[in-house]
Amino acid sequence: MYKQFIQNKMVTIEELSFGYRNSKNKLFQDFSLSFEKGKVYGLLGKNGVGKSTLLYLMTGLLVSQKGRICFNKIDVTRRLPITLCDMYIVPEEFDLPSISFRNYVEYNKTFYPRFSMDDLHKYLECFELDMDVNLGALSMGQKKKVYMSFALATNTSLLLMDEPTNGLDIPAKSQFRKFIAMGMSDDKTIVISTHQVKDVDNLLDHVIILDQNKVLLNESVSHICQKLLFVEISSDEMADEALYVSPSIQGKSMILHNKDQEESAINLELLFNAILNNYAQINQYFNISIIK
Ligand SMILES: Nc1ncnc2c1ncn2[C@@H]1O[C@H](COP(=O)(O)OP(=O)(O)OP(=O)(O)O)[C@@H](O)[C@H]1O
Repeated sequence: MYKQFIQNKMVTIEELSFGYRNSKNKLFQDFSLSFEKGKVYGLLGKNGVGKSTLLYLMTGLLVSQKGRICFNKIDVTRRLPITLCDMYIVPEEFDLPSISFRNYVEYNKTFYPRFSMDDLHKYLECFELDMDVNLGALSMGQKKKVYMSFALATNTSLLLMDEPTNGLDIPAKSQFRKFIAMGMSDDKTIVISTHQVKDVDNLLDHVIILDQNKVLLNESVSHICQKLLFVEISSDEMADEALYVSPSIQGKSMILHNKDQEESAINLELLFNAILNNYAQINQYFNISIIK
């Protein structure tokens, strides 16, 4: 059982300490976390808590002052080809060369042994795009779609995405969910850092909420929904029992203890606000896995 637990860990972050050179405060201090195979993770947190920094540290593009990050048991800071060909990061903002997408794919696919042209066509189709585009002539949203399609088609075991739905049009938000579902498999791990929680809430298997150097929540969506019930109510009914209440267009959004194991969909925005504002009330249901 323990062996299985260790084997499932794709990325392990152990006692990490990191601060930017020009900042006197450490962003992470003795910080530990791990990511398992076969899961889509949502990485949430307020502006500036270090979500993007953590993604860069996980790729070895930033190097910690203390501690270690391993990908499949290899220290990521070694930047070994075996590691680099099996992970991909889609940053929030990026530049692409003004060349045809076909050429871009030809030049870059050789670095990724599991790259699939069939998958790339499938993902482009999902975003209603094709290969015959010049990267220099695309809008930012279109660039994001082709870049994400290439990233997923590399079939790396680890895919890190920073605010992937920022700048996408309304149809592309649901296309994005379909796109991730199509490209996900048991041997991949996808980490999505986002504030656009409505774009991803029925896509995630696991939620991590970061605060200053702390993991406030580190739980599977199924476990969250087993413990908590997310409801919309137009009256004051059940307000006394609620762990957290927030006004909504329908009346009130509430989180209740899921006493009767009812099925409900997660409301990430409500959960996020509840965790930040009412940590102890929610925490009582997740004592075991919350790391302070
Ligand atoms: N290159 C840098 N040099 C110095 N400080 C930086 C640098 N990049 C980020 N920071 C600082 O590190 C902190 C964390 O930044 P980061 O971008 O990782 O946060 P984030 O959680 O992704 O934020 P957001 O949600 O706003 O994107 C912020 O205070 C930011 O100002």
